[in-house]
Amino acid sequence: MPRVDEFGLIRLLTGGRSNPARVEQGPAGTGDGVAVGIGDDAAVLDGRSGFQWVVTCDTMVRDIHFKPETMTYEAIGYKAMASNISDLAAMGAIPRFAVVALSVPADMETEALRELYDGLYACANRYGVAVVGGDTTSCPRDMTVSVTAIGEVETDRALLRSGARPGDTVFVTGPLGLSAAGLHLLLAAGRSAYDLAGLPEERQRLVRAHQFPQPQVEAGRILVRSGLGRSQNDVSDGLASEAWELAEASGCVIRLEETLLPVDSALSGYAREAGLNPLELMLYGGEDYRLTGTVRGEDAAAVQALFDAEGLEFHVVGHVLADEDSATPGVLLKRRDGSISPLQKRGYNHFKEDQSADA
Ligand SMILES: Nc1ncnc2c1ncn2[C@@H]1O[C@H](COP(=O)(O)OP(=O)(O)O)[C@@H](O)[C@H]1O
Ligand SMILES: Cc1ncc(C[n+]2csc(CCOP(=O)(O)OP(=O)(O)O)c2C)c(N)n1
Ligand SMILES: [Mg+2]
Ligand SMILES: [Mg+2]
Ligand SMILES: [Mg+2]
Repeated sequence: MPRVDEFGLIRLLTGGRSNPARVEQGPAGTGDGVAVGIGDDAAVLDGRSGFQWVVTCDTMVRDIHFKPETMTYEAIGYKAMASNISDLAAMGAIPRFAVVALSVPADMETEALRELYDGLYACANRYGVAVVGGDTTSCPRDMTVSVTAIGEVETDRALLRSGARPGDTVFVTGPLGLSAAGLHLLLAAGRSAYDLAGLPEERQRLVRAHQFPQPQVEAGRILVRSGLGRSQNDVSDGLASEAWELAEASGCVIRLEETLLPVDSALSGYAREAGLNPLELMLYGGEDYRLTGTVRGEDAAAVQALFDAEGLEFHVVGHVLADEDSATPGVLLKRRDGSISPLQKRGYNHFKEDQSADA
């Protein structure tokens, strides 16, 4: 039971926080853009001329997005913020502000909520996001946390799902499948999310990928600033699902190549031991919060150099087929043996029965 009332709880969770450090300062005098923050009926935010707002919302629900054995409270808070920042990164936006809606059962400990907020603010501060408000309610059973994030992007420069064209190169900004493997490890081993010290480093990396994903804001900004990004999506439901969204929004056919997918040694090691198919985890696992998208084929080397210069990952994983091969939008996979087959439109889907990555 929270031992303070609603208003006490809000003060407890948000008071005394140092937040945020801006990532990219605007023109002289824009400050952090918060004219009115927490404490009034709504926040008042300054807009910058030459920019458009980018707004997104994602929710986390017990047993769907986390279980006590898979996530600490700190991790739940961190990931709730990170999944939203990832959607801003997918648009090529600069994250700026967030509001947080929390519904808490009466028997939930205040200390757990404080840990959740520690994680939430840790992620917000890391990406320069000011938490400017929210809402707090009681609820009959399981806690939910919902974040609405606001970013900004130079006018008409947002990276859309619909911008892929024939001849484009398809990229991902890092290895995939680690989060799904981390989830499998936590569920299968019955390993408590609170007791990881004994795990080998590679296993800890899988668990960290699941609990503390790192949204790829800098990657999105490189693609906007250079003007070389053509289309983009973030990988929340799995690469196959996100590639399908790009293909359908753009009206094109994407061909991914198995041998080009970046494979992390922690993933292949765990998959081997646990009897899982690493390709299934990479394509259908989800919650990677890496970016996938396209650039013009002739720009791929230049983009690679820009990413290399920043020490960021950029992996070519396929291309968009020529117009004459694109009657119906879709995604193909060229397998290791050279065969090419349609890739199932499968991934995490809230209202479908079978969600297992290794099905
Ligand atoms: N309840 C809702 N009301 C209005 N729009 C929604 C709702 N749920 C999702 N959307 C919109 O549908 C689109 C797809 O949502 P989603 O698949 O959750 O995207 P993502 O995977 O990037 O989070 C987004 O534009 C999102 O804003
Ligand atoms: C206990 C547990 N079971 C399964 C999963 C896997 N999982 C839950 S939601 C999800 C997809 C991403 O969440 P969603 O709400 O669809 O985010 P969005 O696509 O809107 O960003 C995945 C892979 C998990 N994280 N925890
Ligand atoms: Mg969503
Ligand atoms: Mg998204
Ligand atoms: Mg989803």
